[in-house]
Amino acid sequence: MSLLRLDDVSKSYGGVSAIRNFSLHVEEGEIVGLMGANGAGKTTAFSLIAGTQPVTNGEIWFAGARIDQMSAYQINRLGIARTFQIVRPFVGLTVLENLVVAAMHGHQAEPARAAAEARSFAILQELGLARQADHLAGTLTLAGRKRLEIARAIATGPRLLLLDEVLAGLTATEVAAALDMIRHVHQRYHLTLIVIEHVMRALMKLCSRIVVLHHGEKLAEGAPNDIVVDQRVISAYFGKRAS
Ligand SMILES: Nc1ncnc2c1ncn2[C@@H]1O[C@H](COP(=O)(O)OP(=O)(O)OP(=O)(O)O)[C@@H](O)[C@H]1O
Repeated sequence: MSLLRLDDVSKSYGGVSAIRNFSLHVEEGEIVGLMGANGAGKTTAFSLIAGTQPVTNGEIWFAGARIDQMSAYQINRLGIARTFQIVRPFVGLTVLENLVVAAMHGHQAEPARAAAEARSFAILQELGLARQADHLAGTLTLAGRKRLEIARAIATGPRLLLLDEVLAGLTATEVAAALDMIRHVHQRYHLTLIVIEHVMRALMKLCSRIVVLHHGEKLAEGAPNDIVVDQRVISAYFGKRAS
């Protein structure tokens, strides 16, 4: 049984059709890349899975439960966490406090503050943020804030983690370090990942499978080496983007 399944999912915002008849299966432990040009519907797909937007049509199943009628809070408790393209930590809290808030919620909610703090600090160590634990989140660099965003999502104890452009705006060195960190947490926390990314080379290195959205529909799906030579993908995606 797939960990996540989208069956014929569609989403309209008023008159705007953002996703049309999108079906997707994700197996436990996979790293799946989701790519497509601006406005293709990638972030909307995450919002539907995480429950921050309701589906217009179709069904979403996670770990055997139908989740498309659930609230974002219920879905997070079941074990799905996401990051946001625009990172939004609590800037007035320390890095550690940001994680403690997350660790007290979610799939593996830890109500006792001391235990939440211990788990949070361990996650900061795994992600290379322990030295900044007492710094205010607002003082971190962009790369640090992106790392904190991932750490906060992990602190909720997810089985499925949705990463929305966590490499955007990073330097080549920072991208390489972030890729190592993502591979590490994938193993360390036994995660299943869906990764939205414009940096094709990064997706190639990270994912076993890539799904391409185009104008809200699935255009192609397959192994990274097949996707980069797929003529439909080349003309629909690379043809329109210089990067
Ligand atoms: N809250 C919203 N209200 C109305 N329209 C929306 C909303 N969110 C997204 N859209 C529209 O839905 C379509 C898909 O947008 P979405 O943000 O999902 O694409 P994307 O592939 O994530 O793009 P990007 O790479 O630019 O983030 C676009 O036409 C967008 O303008």
